[in-house]
Amino acid sequence: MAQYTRVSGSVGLITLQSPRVNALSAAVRQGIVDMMQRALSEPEVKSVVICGQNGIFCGGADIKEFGKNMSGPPLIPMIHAIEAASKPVVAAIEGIALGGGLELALGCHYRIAHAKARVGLPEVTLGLLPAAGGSQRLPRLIGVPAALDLITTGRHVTAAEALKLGIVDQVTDHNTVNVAVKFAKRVAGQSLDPRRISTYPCPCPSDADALFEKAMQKVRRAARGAIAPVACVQAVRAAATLPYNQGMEREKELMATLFTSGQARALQYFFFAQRAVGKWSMPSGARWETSKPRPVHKAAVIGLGTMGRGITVALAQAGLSVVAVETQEKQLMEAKQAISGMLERGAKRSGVAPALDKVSYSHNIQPVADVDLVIEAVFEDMALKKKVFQQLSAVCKPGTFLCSNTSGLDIDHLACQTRNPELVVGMHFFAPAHVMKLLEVVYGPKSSPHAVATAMQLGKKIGKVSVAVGNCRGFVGNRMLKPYLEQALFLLEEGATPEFVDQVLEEFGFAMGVFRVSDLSGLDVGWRVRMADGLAQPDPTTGQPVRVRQGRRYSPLGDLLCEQGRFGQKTGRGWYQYDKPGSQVAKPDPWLHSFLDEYRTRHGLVARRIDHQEVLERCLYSLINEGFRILEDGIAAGPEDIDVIYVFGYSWPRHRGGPMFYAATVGLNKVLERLEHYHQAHPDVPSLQPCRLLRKLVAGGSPPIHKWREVIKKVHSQL
Ligand SMILES: CCCCCCCCCCCCC[C@H](O)CC(=O)SCCNC(=O)CCNC(=O)[C@H](O)C(C)(C)COP(=O)(O)OP(=O)(O)OC[C@H]1O[C@@H](n2cnc3c(N)ncnc32)[C@H](O)[C@@H]1OP(=O)(O)O
Repeated sequence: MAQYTRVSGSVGLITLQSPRVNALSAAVRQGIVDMMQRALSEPEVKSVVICGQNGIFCGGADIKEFGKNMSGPPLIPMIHAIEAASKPVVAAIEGIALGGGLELALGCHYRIAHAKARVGLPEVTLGLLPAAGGSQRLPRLIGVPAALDLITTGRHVTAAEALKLGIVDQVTDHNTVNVAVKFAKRVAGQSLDPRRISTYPCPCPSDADALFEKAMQKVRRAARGAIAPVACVQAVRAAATLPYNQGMEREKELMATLFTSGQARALQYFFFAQRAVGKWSMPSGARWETSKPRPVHKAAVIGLGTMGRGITVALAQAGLSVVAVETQEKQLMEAKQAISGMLERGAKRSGVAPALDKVSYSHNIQPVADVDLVIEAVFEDMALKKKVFQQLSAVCKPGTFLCSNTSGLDIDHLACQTRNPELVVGMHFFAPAHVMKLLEVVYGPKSSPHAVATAMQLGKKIGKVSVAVGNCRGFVGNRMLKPYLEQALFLLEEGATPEFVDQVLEEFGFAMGVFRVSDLSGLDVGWRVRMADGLAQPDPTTGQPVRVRQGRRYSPLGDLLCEQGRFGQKTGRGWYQYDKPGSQVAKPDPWLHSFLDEYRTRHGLVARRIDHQEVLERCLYSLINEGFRILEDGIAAGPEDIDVIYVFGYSWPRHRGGPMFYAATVGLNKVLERLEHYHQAHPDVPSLQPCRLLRKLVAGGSPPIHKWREVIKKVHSQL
């Protein structure tokens, strides 16, 4: 909807009204068309201002309308009519002008922005391009290089940067609508020809071909198979090389391809999935709307290894006071230096003062007595963590939340060490903790909804995408990773090489294949866990590593590499070889290939040709199957939680929506059929056995992903 009022005698004020971000729904577009007609037909009205209600100009096209039958006036002619209007139209930009919202503003003759406003063309993040003239007007207004940057990255710019780039004409600290109304009165009657951006020639540098070539290479490298960034470069190229009308034709053509693509569907699903995870629920029925978070002003971090340092930085950068505790004096000094360096570099990048004074350091636990929340980040060892929790419970003031940064240990065991187990939750950060967006907030059977709400709110405050998950070995992310890693090792046993498996996964869109990631994070990490679990020891009777553990197929390949001191990048050898320890350039290693040959011979395995399809299906479908088990067990509330965890924490390609969305895209019946096929071939691998929920969904006709929660609810109620 849009509201019309006449203000200051001669200005027609059109206010977009569509909570929460004034998206350009059919009703809003109809409102704009009608109100523009009214303003143009009223002789008293000499100029027009367009603004949005509640301090938000416009969040762009209404994404919820995509994929449905679109009704109402189309956007492009609406914006053309505004640009062609005989009276000046001023956009009063408060809050945001994004996507179609900025395109609407670019159709106006003038743009006034509030100092706190942000503008941008983020369509690329939804698998689209700015297709209401944005790809043609923006380069004409600010030049090709700047437009390429904004359109291919989708980044939002501040009002100050927008002014510098020439996107807006004026920035104000005052009431933007009042300033725009005064401005509109002043320009009434002036010629509008120089203000119609579509008539501008596109300022194009002399080396345009080289510029576009470079831009194309850059987006292809970064896009990992995403098609929208490539189309964005093509659209801007059209602006630079074609007259406006032909450029618009090209924009439309490119958009038609993107609009119906699977990638656009995946990215738009993911947009809403990110918002859905904030609306968390627990099996007990506790929910985000009814669970009040408690304020956290002061926090403590216990243990200043890599994770503890990153967490301290993340907290301090968000403005919290942090007590950073490390009992080893030398480690404390090193951590202090490292944390200060990280804070200084971060501050330099964002142009603010470093939050050095937010952190106080201590080599004993006493100063945590008055904090509101503690994050324990000591070594991943249950006995050590238990001890820390006992100490914390004795020292902290009543009501302090006690959180563990564990990547998979049982939260309940830690909660049992404390006087108030309801105040204990897991906060699983991902390394580097001050950079990675994901946070798994893990609730145990005793965690209170307040504790979950507080950890979720803290996550948001420090800029994380937080997902509430239940307590189980590995939580959601690492639990699903286990069958994926296992399949990758089995594939090596059966004839594949690490570089082939990685190539297939990287072509799928992962930033790095499983073996490269393993080399990067260190093979010894998993080895230590397997040793603690009694898996990595050789068979005591023969001294040979066995390929069966606890009655299931097991691959000792990773253990054997660790026994050779091949821990990955840090030792210069792992699944690949490196020029020197710490180097990041992975090269295939002939030693490893001979090692695999010998291993196969020793175990009577005959190498066979393994194709792309088998690598993808076995690695991904076993991971997806575990995802369905997680849903069945109630560890994640819905498929969105899993997908958000995988995209933000495990570099699952966003344009494929996440593993559960991918399963829906492939077709649940196909996933089921292939799992059955592989399980028949490998009956000693339980993770390939299709789980009950997957079978149930297929039996129910494979409902669309947004209906899965209903099926899950039914499964839970039958238990
Ligand atoms: C053969 C076929 C040929 C087809 C050719 C078809 C041509 C069609 C012509 C199309 C013309 C293209 C027009 C244009 O170029 C395309 C676009 O504009 S795409 C949209 C671009 N905009 C965005 O990407 C902005 C998305 N939103 C955000 O980034 C953020 O929401 C925000 C605006 C920065 C605000 O952030 P927050 O304050 O944190 O709030 P939330 O994110 O939680 O959002 C609040 C609430 O609003 C919902 N919402 C936000 N944006 C939109 C939107 N654009 N449409 C619909 N809904 C939106 C969000 O989901 C939240 O909802 P809630 O969870 O509370 O229900």
